[in-house]
Amino acid sequence: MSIEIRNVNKQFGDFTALDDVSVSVPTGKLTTLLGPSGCGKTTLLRIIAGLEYADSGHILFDDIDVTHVPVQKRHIGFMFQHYALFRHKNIADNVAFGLNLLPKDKRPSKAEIQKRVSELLELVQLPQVANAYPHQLSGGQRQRIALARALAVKPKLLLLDEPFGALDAKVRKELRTWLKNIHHELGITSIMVTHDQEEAHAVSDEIVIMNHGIVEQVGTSEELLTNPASPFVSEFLDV
Ligand SMILES: Nc1ncnc2c1ncn2[C@@H]1O[C@H](COP(=O)(O)OP(=O)(O)OP(=O)(O)O)[C@@H](O)[C@H]1O
Repeated sequence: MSIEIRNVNKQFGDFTALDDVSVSVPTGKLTTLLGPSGCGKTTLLRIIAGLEYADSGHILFDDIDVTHVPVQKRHIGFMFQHYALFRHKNIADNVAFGLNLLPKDKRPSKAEIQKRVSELLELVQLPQVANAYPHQLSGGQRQRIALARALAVKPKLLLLDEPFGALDAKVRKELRTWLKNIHHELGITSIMVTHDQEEAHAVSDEIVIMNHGIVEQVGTSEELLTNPASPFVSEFLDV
């Protein structure tokens, strides 16, 4: 699914969080929003999700205007740093959460849900933990389960907000390679927020550099590093 962000503006009181932001996110790619703290990355991601609404401008999914469509109807998978696993549910029930929430006519049978959970646990390379509880897993394993949960409802768009933010540097590095591989295998259009440049360069097909609510430049890691479009980009990327 392609995503088009057209002339999006967002104010919080007198503060301009997004100033006429336009970005195209190509189908099947992993696009990263990168920029210093407070530049508007999370606000933009939340507007794409439908968790927040723009003051003006449009969001299009596959050329369909979803600007006013609520989050539940956008068919998005979420992997957010602060959207933790449910502590009192076992791993299988955590992964099945979105499926169990579906309206009756769309919900798979119990057996189908069980099968899907097994497939997802295989995909994230944790087939043995179905009956465990979140506290029995490491931080990195929990984030892999969070991705399985996000993928359960077969989303057409995956949104990741600092997905590895709470992990130590070594695990972060392992998981970014893992994420890149899974993304290539599945080819789901994905948008990730990070302030970690190394992470952005390592996993992204495209990077959107933001600063004070505006988009400074969009390009591949190589394009940005070899041809920074503004003094901000060259200073920010240190090139
Ligand atoms: N609900 C809100 N009410 C008031 N101000 C807000 C609100 N949400 C965000 N802001 C402000 O908008 C600006 C952009 O916030 P946003 O979270 O989008 O930045 P960010 O680039 O994701 O930063 P970080 O990397 O620190 O998370 C910040 O200055 C923030 O304080």
